[in-house]
Amino acid sequence: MDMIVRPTAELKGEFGALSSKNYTTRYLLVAALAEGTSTVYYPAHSEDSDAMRRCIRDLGAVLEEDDEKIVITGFGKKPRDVKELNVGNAGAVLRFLMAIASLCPDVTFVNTYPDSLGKRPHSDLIEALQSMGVEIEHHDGRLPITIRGGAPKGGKIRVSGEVSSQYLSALLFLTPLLDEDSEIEVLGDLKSKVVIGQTLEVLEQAGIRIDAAPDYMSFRVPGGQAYQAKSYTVQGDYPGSAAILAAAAVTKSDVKIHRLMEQSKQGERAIVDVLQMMDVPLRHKDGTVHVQGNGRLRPVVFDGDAATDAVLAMVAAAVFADGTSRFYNVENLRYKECDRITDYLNELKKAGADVEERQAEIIVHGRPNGLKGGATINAHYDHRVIMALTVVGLRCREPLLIKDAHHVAKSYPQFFDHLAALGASVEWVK
Ligand SMILES: O=C(O)C1=C[C@@H](OP(=O)(O)O)[C@@H](O)[C@H](O)C1
Ligand SMILES: C=C(OP(=O)(O)O)C(=O)O
Repeated sequence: MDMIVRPTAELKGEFGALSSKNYTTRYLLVAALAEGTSTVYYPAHSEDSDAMRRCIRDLGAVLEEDDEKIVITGFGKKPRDVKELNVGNAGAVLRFLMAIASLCPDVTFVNTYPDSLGKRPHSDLIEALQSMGVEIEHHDGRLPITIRGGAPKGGKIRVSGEVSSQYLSALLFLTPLLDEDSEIEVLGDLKSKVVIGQTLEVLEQAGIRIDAAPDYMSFRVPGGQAYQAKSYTVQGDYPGSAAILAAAAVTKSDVKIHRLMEQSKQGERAIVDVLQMMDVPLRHKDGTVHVQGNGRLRPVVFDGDAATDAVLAMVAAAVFADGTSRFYNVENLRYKECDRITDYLNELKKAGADVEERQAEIIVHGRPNGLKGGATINAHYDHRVIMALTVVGLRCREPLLIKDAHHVAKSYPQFFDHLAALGASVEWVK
């Protein structure tokens, strides 16, 4: 399905933020790894969270759902001997479950998105698991991947953090269940470091003890631990909300999003600070972000690694700033659903934006008078490209046609409904 985004001058309204993708995947996982019955309130409903749901069920968890919660009876450290798992296009779900699958004798992760997740690298995690005695068949570090585990060993484990934090998170979920204690050392720079804070927060809530160095570069994990069955409540999602906030920033607006905690460990919370640095009229109080945009934005310089899943939305806002913005330290955007530097900037250029790339940096020469638009956009299977180009389309002179915009459902199926309710001119076409 394709989406036409037409010029929209004003946005107005309010709603509750969607539920966090990262917390949903983590709570579902720790509930599955517990032996009793846990409850996850307000889980996200999206393709990625559905992928985690489907796979933990395949691995032996029992799930019952209603409108507000999922009740999960876990399999503890004994997942069912499943032969095949399908994670869809969900990177974090794949990496977390590759580690857990090493408790199984023989599991194959199939390749259902050859042009997206199928191209993403997993070698750093594969090497770490191999060093723990797990046999792994793979295609140059990519899907399909077969894991032959059973009894992975703890001890000294090294993992690179250069490409993704998800490899380290995966090992942090697995190692408490092993018989031996583990010492995990992170090699190289750790990208998306803030996300490890979310993993540790959830592990602690699940009753797991981990001794983390303050810089998150080394960890001592006692073995022989058990995940406790608990109740969890999923907070609002900053990465998805960032796109709506960016849309409000580039238009004349009066938009409120509720359920966005000031104290969240989500790095993408920085969308609020970045928009404030850009002089966007905005308040954040009692879990509500209120933007009263006037369309005027100042340029910004920002370390994007702190807020990896909100950078594309920030860039979309910077496209209309009155000067040059820089988003640096963002190389790992190249290893996401698409190359979020080269592929994304190519689409922005089609819409008329003036943008430049470096290996680890996005440079945006703002055009405060708007863009010409009138282009057909390739979504590259990437929900965040779709959302960011939609923000840009609101302030183009001619409509944008975003091909295959249904991939927005990877994280935020209600994105276009939420925008339409605010008054955006968006229309699905076959
Ligand atoms: O651990 C997680 O849930 C995630 C970690 C981040 O990935 P990287 O660590 O690869 O940057 C983020 O982009 C992704 O959406 C979710
Ligand atoms: C990169 C993302 O997800 P994942 O790595 O889990 O596929 C994302 O949600 O933007």
